[in-house]
Amino acid sequence: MPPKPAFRRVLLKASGEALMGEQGFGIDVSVVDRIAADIKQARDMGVEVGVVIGGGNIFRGVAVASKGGDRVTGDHMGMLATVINSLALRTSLVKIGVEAVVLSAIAMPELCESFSQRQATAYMNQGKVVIFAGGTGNPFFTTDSAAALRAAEIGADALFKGTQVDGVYTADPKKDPAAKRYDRITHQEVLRNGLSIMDTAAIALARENNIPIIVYSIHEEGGFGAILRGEGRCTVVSEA
Ligand SMILES: Nc1ncnc2c1ncn2[C@@H]1O[C@H](COP(=O)(O)OP(=O)(O)O)[C@@H](O)[C@H]1O
Ligand SMILES: O=c1ccn([C@@H]2O[C@H](COP(=O)(O)OP(=O)(O)O)[C@@H](O)[C@H]2O)c(=O)[nH]1
Repeated sequence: MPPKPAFRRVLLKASGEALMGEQGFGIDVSVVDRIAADIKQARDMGVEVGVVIGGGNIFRGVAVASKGGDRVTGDHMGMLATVINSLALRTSLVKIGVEAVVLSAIAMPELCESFSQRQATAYMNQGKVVIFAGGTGNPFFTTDSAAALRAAEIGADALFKGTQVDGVYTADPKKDPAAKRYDRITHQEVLRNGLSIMDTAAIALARENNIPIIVYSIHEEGGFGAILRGEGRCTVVSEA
């Protein structure tokens, strides 16, 4: 018998930027297929999975604001980008036989269902992968905050941040090659030391709700499943 995973229900925050692969923009379907395969592995282990995807491969609101444009409209465009990515992930999951639904924070009934906590929980109890699209539905937020929010709403045991780097470092490892990776760190230390692996609102929300954050590289094939088995490379952010 394979070892029983330590988690019953998790929320995966998948980097939007990662979805573009080597292309520099948009969606590389082979990357989405690989992330879907990683999620299938988790489902095959009996772990219930909710997913929030970013939109940075397509659009970020700050890009508009930095050029003097309207931030709120820019953020609306960013949230729409997350819907595009969510639909792509659903397609990849369904293709490999994983039941998946998209619930959007912004109503667009022709494309997908609208989010409600009740419906999300019902689908998760049925074993479906629930993809939360549209971020929080509000401008001035990020999909990291959406991930912390949805993790709290669905009662997730952990928030997995699948990102460009394999953990939390003493400084941004892309800028400081001497930065050292933590195996474990507390939410409070991440906030106090200004370690910008996630926005502070997301970390604070996870901390208040006692949700551990597990930071790992989304580029590592099978990395999600490996961590669920207690084997993979990551940083665990938790109070205990
Ligand atoms: N202390 C740190 N430890 C790890 N990564 C950090 C740190 N500070 C900044 N970063 C940067 O944060 C990035 C991940 O955050 P973000 O840009 O929000 O990615 P995502 O596309 O997953 O949303 C990493 O690629 C890394 O370069
Ligand atoms: O609750 C939210 C979530 C996202 N966004 C917008 O959507 C963009 C894409 O999300 P994010 O930058 O978090 O994606 P990622 O970094 O994961 O690719 C953001 O820049 C914001 O403009 C927003 O306005 N509210």
